[in-house]
Amino acid sequence: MAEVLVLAELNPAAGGPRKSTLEALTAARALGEPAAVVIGAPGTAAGIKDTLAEYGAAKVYVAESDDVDAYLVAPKAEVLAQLVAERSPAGVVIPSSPEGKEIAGRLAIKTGSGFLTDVTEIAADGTATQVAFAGATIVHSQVTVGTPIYTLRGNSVTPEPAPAAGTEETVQVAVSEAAKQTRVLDRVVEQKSNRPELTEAAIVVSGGRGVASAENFSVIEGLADSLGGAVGASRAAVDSGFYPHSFQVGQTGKTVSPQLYIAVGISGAIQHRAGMQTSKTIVAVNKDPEAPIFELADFGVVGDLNTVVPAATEQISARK
Ligand SMILES: Cc1cc2nc3c(=O)[nH]c(=O)nc-3n(C[C@H](O)[C@H](O)[C@H](O)COP(=O)(O)OP(=O)(O)OC[C@H]3O[C@@H](n4cnc5c(N)ncnc54)[C@H](O)[C@@H]3O)c2cc1C
Repeated sequence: MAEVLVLAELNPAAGGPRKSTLEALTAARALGEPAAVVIGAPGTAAGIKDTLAEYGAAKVYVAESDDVDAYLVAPKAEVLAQLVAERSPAGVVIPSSPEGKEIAGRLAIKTGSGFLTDVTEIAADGTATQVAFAGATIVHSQVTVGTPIYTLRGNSVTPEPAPAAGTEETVQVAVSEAAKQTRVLDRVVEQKSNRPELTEAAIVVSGGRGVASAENFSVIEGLADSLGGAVGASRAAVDSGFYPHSFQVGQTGKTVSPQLYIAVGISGAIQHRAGMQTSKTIVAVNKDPEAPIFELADFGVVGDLNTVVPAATEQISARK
């Protein structure tokens, strides 16, 4: 069976592969036999190899060197290009993070290949599914030149274990001078709450302009915490200073696709929908029965969020 390279993304805080990597290994299985590629400082692969094998990596290519760790993005694209030339894989699957998309773009140039971003599914014949135009159109595309390169949108595939050999193979890393133009000077681990990461969370509770103030976002946080979910916000809410911009969901914010998305005091503008409409179940709380979000919602509550949300939080907490 043809090999499919899957770039592993690491979670330094948790010391393992990101969920996005397990999703990419799962999606890659449709195309061929996944081979994970770990690129990082010496010692990176040791702690994650077993998990990669558990999720289907027949092989684990280990490209460890201080050089790949010391320079931004370009060395990773070089290592992948080297592997593509040596192994002629059926495809390359990379998580759709900002870094992943940049690596994919560089890899496409280096290998003269076509690439498809933010795909939600890959079929056995290489056809990829993408959601375009703020979610209004589903596109099916195939790469016709070179080795197909895909970046996989987070949460579009459920990671499924499929134990494989995970045979380790060392890759000799020779980073060119051209790839050493942006040196990493420092890494600062972002202080995070105990809540799950927004794009990876199974439950997201988002607040909009209807929340009315930064202080009142505690109502949203309370519901999210009672459900073990992440907090999101509409652009109107972040532009009003109610919540930080990094939590914005939508066309110009983050794309989420959780099992459950609760939109509170959010009208449901097309640009907001673009970032959440592939959520499996959508619940809306809005005092306006005509709010467009209700067209999308599986379950809607018409009412004042200041009454509905604390009551829901109380009931959920009582039942835990
Ligand atoms: C190029 C471009 C990109 C954009 N990108 C994004 C994006 O990434 N994400 C995004 O979200 N938006 C984006 N927008 C903005 C988008 O068009 C909307 O303006 C925005 O989503 C509205 O946010 P909102 O629903 O919170 O506010 P509003 O549209 O003002 O809706 C507030 C809702 O709260 C309800 N409400 C008020 N008080 C209460 C209460 N007490 N209880 C219950 N309900 C209440 C109201 O009935 C109303 O439906 C973008 C716009 C443009 C032009």
